[in-house]
Amino acid sequence: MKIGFIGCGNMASAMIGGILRQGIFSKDEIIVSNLTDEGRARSEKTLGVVTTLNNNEIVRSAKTVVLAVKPQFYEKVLTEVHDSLTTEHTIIGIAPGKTLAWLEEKAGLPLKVVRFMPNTPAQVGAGMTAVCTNDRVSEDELAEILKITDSFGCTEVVPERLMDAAGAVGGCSPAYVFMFIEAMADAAVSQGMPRKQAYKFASQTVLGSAKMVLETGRHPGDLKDMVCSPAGTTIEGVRTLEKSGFRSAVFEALTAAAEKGKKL
Ligand SMILES: NC(=O)C1=CN([C@@H]2O[C@H](COP(=O)(O)OP(=O)(O)OC[C@H]3O[C@@H](n4cnc5c(N)ncnc54)[C@H](OP(=O)(O)O)[C@@H]3O)[C@@H](O)[C@H]2O)C=CC1
Ligand SMILES: O=C(O)[C@@H]1CCC=N1
Repeated sequence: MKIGFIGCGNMASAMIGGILRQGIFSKDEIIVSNLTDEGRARSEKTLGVVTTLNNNEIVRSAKTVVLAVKPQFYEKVLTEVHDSLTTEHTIIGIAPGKTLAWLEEKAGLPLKVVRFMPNTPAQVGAGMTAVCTNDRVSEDELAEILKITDSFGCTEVVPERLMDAAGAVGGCSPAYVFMFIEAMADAAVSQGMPRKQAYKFASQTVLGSAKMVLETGRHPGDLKDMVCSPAGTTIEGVRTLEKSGFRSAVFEALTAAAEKGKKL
């Protein structure tokens, strides 16, 4: 086995989809665990990887282990697998708030520790993942780890102090963008557009706008001004959004998410 996932739900499945699509590891090189028989059956059916309900089997089978359970179960899982861990293992935490120092302390061994902050667009190979490591991870080992995150989208190596910010602007923000898309589509529907068509317009417009930021290198405000014709329609919407505190609402939402990550 090349990699094991303790927990195989939304996030692990999205990452594994990218790993398999890019051929980083084959299905028989990936082992995952679930808590329930139903979850295990789902993992087997949807991913075709090796599955188990035994977390120690994950650690005994793979030297790279991703902790893909919810944060509140991290301590229980690390306690459960403590005796199977060795200093040859690399553990990868993907939960907000579970720091490198905390992970090493709970693992109880001086081993290689990595943190990912991925997001669900990894499922379609368009993820944005923040990565940080403890100082036991060599440059060559980091290069191998980045092949994993690059397989499901873009990666940025950041200092650990930015992981809560990355959690907000990367990990959490797909939810906020989905809310934006939903609201855009509702407005189009209110103007008479069929809902399915409204979702297509809203989703492609968000995708295209994001591509313009990423590929033109122009400031988002400059790109916004390009759309706002004098005395036109767009600027009326800008006025309404500013009046409704749109930017402040987004700012406060991401700040709340980042601050919650610091408390987990
Ligand atoms: N969802 C997201 O967008 C992101 C999530 N994350 C982080 O990823 C982690 C997982 O989140 P997510 O995938 O959304 O959660 P899910 O609830 O979708 O998946 C959790 C998985 O953990 C399994 N599980 C629970 N307890 C155990 C256990 N004791 N042993 C083995 N497996 C267990 C569950 O099994 P079963 O299937 O049987 O119930 C399930 O497969 C969290 O720490 C989250 O903070 C990080 C970035 C983004
Ligand atoms: O909501 C959460 O806690 C997880 C981490 C980032 C996205 N989802």
